[in-house]
Amino acid sequence: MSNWYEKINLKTAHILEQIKAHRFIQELMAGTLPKDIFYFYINQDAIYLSEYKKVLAQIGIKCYDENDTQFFLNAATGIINVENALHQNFLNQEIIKNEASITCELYISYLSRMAHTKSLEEGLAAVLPCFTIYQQIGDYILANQTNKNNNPYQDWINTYGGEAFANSVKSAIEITNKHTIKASHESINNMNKAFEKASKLEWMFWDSAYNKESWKI
Ligand SMILES: Cc1ncc(C[n+]2csc(CCO)c2C)c(N)n1
Repeated sequence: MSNWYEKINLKTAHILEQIKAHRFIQELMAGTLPKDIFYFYINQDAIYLSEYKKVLAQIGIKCYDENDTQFFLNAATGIINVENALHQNFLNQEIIKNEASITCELYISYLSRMAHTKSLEEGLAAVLPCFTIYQQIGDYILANQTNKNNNPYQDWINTYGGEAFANSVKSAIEITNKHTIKASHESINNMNKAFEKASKLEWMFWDSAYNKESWKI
């Protein structure tokens, strides 16, 4: 019998396929993604990460098992190191924007609402695609790229394609699966919806970067 994650991963496979096929990912893999688009993405991602770490900390606080709390608080503080590395990179890059794009705002607001106003199970399901999709995209690129020695985005690719990251994703999946064992049918339904919505928001995040999304007014 398959577990909750296996089922929802299968049910949302079409979203992952569309992310893999997206021009952002295809061009990132080929190394041809325009630099301005990549920097737009990194800039928005820095804004996303600064909020996402607070969301993970909130999920950690809500956990009953102290190992689960430790996992999410570690993941949250781990993001601070990533953020600092991103900012180092930015110091000699063009202008840094402090304003979240529409999609970035939508995604972080959604996750924050899920973590603060919904059950722990729903919160876990909402934050999980951030882990699983990046791992699947990292692995997909590593398995299909032919330019590992001269791709300008290789550092980014290696961050999410490696084994260390895979272990962290495995723990996030196990913790979430564990919380589905005693969950009601309604709660599972809500978890499915949250996972699916966050997966769609992951697609939208790449797409909004590719189009350098701007506020309409
Ligand atoms: C929009 C967006 N979604 C997911 C990630 C990947 N990610 C960010 S924090 C974290 C967990 C701790 O490593 C993971 C997997 C990203 N960078 N940007």
